Amino acid sequence: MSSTWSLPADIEIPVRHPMAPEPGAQMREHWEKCFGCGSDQPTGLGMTFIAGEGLTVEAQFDVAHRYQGGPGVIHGGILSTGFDEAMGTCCMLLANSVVTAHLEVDYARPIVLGSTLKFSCRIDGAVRRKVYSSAEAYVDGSNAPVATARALFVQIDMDQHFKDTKQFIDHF
Ligand SMILES: CCCCCCCC(=O)SCCNC(=O)CCNC(=O)[C@H](O)C(C)(C)COP(=O)(O)OP(=O)(O)OC[C@H]1O[C@@H](n2cnc3c(N)ncnc32)[C@H](O)[C@@H]1OP(=O)(O)O
Repeated sequence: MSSTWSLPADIEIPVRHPMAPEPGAQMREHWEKCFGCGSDQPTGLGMTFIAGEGLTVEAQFDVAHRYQGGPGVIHGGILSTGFDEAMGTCCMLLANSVVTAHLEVDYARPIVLGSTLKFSCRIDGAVRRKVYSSAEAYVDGSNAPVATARALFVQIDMDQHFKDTKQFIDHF
């Protein structure tokens, strides 16, 4: 796997929010209609998340047959979505609202339908509103990652960011 991704020189390690879930605790969905995590999104991934130590999160979902890309294997965009959701949820350890500004994925191995895909995510640091994250994905029985990812999330003001799409919001 290869990447030209590099972290900025002025990066700082942010502080985990004191109200963040304890290590080992389940983290909540960020929105019930979300394709990645929402419990009110029947076609979604239904991802689940466990807070780790420090600025880390473990996440997973089952690779259902409807996520097929090539014969018998996951669609690459679905894997990318899994990374996006898992790393975005990791940023919730800072108790700020974020959106994805940049996401890159290296796909190392095909992922067979029926697998449970697991993600190990971390916050690498922050600069102003920018939060940098990286992650690896694994399937059961494999110690080597099947894919890796790096992403930049940017903290937003929710009211401002969603001001033109408020009609879709029941509640947050
Ligand atoms: C909540 C947890 C779970 C979430 C999981 C799912 C997350 C998602 O999928 S979100 C949906 C997909 N993402 C989006 O729709 C975002 C669309 N983009 C935007 O709205 C805007 O471009 C946004 C908010 C990212 C940045 O805009 P804005 O608020 O005006 O800030 P802006 O000043 O442009 O950028 C802030 C900083 O980020 C940097 N930045 C912004 N975009 C990028 C980029 N693509 N690459 C590198 N740097 C970037 C800027 O250079 C700036 O850096 P600095 O502080 O050094 O000047």
